[in-house]
Amino acid sequence: MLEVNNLNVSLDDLILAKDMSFTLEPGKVNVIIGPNGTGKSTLLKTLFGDIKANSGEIKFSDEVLARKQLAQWRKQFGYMPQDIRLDVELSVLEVVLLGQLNTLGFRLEDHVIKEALTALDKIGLLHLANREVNKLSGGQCQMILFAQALMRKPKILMLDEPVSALDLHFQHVLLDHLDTQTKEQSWVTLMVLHDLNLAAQYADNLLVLKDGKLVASGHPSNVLTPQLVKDVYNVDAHVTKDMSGTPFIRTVRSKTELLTDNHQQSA
Ligand SMILES: Nc1ncnc2c1ncn2[C@@H]1O[C@H](COP(=O)(O)OP(=O)(O)OP(=O)(O)O)[C@@H](O)[C@H]1O
Repeated sequence: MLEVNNLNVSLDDLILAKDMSFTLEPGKVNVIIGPNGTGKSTLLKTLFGDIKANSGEIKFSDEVLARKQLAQWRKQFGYMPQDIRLDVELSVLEVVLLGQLNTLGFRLEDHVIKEALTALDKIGLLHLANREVNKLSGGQCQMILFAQALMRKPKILMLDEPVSALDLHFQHVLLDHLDTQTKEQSWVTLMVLHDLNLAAQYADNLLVLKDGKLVASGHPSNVLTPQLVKDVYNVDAHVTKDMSGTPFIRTVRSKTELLTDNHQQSA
């Protein structure tokens, strides 16, 4: 279990985490949502030990994040950052293999290469194995970084907007795979998403951030209400539920709808 107690983080004059407390259980997909600039990436970086908290405690399996054992702490993580540029002269296979950098020896064992190829196969990108990564599209780079994060076999997997460059098909390939692996391997998974409907479909637990504060958390069917969408994003929305109880959020373009209505009336 990853536990955060009374976390406070500020950078320059900005308060990016204010007395934040939550726990993340293994085998659950946790999704952070919230407006731009509200501190989502900062929270991930703080959990990873990249940004130092002003106060508070971060614990995993009773071990507390301490600056002096940072390298050990980070070994437990797979971290897929927001920046997906891969400007290196390496093949796709080599980049995926880098996910196991901690364990790779001078000679590559056959089973490690096979594992990397299987990881690519599972996400439908085996045909790219020998391509140079600096010649790939943005979406292809994002999928390759995902395969790399999986190769680490993390205890805690953090993904910062992992589907931002993906088409509809690959959004679901990535998120379905992530969901299955999280449950099978009992990972603590924490990812940032902007798409509320994807968050509703895939989150076991939602964390809603606004202005550095955790303003709501829990199962999407309890958390995602029109009032929350209005309070957090200042956008009007209708929320319905499908047969399985998963919320569906339809935002309202009030000005556009008004203009269309007026146009129809005067036509
Ligand atoms: N190292 C830093 N020093 C100072 N300010 C920073 C630093 N890193 C981020 N910030 C600022 O902190 C705020 C929150 O940034 P962060 O990247 O955490 O937001 P976010 O919620 O992930 O946003 P987005 O949805 O746009 O990706 C922003 O105003 C950003 O400019």
